[in-house]
Amino acid sequence: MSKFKRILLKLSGEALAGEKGHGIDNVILADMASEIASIVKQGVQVALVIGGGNLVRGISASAGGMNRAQGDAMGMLGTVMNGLAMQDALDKQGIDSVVMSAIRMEPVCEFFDRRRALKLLSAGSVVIFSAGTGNPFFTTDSCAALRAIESECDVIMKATKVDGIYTADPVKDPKATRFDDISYQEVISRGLKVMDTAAVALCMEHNMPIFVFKMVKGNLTKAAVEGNLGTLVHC
Ligand SMILES: Nc1ncnc2c1ncn2[C@@H]1O[C@H](COP(=O)(O)OP(=O)(O)O)[C@@H](O)[C@H]1O
Ligand SMILES: O=c1ccn([C@@H]2O[C@H](COP(=O)(O)OP(=O)(O)O)[C@@H](O)[C@H]2O)c(=O)[nH]1
Repeated sequence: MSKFKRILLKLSGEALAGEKGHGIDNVILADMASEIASIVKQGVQVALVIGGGNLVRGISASAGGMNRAQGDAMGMLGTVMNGLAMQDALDKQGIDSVVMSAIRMEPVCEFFDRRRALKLLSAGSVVIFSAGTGNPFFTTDSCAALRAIESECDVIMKATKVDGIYTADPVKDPKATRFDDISYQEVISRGLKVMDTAAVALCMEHNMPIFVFKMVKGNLTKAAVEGNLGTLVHC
């Protein structure tokens, strides 16, 4: 019996790129889809938000001289491409999934519909929420917070490159120490950068717990089924 009934899994776009650092690595994609399939088969309902950092980041595009909102629109479209790639990989695992986009683009995928998403999740389909919030100047972490609350998930699982939240960025500060759990308020007041402040604030307001853990083989099952991995952010 899994600890959670319904989770929102947030995967970073960069994680899909693997060693190449850009684009989509098909082996990694298949591995992730197989892990998702495994937790679905254990009865966990899965909502999925995938970032787009492997394709376009609005902030990087604007650093290169592009209008930020224009770059963000491209970033959001990148998340749809990642969502479609994941849907294909889930098809190969025999797992039913639906891609919803916050920006209309039928027939490529469905337009976001909260009530339909709830029905699909209850029926055991994976629902992939793409195109972020549909607005520039937001991130897919904010999309994850928003969709987790709307689709009545028990928890957000943020799978990332580090194995939890530290006192400072562990990639830059080797002396940083890891929290087993931490309050939303402390993440915000200490300015810990593992998830953006808007997303943490929204989760705080709606009491949506967040697990931050490292995306390596086996960890998703540990996080989603056993619920004891990485750092837990709660009230
Ligand atoms: N206090 C911190 N604890 C953990 N990670 C941190 C912290 N501050 C910054 N980071 C960095 O945040 C990154 C994860 O955030 P983000 O770039 O949003 O990830 P993703 O691209 O996986 O969504 C980690 O790879 C880590 O290097
Ligand atoms: O609601 C949103 C979500 C995403 N984005 C754009 O999409 C890009 C990819 O998302 P993100 O950086 O969150 O991806 P990740 O870091 O998780 O791969 C961002 O840089 C933004 O340009 C946006 O404009 N609005």
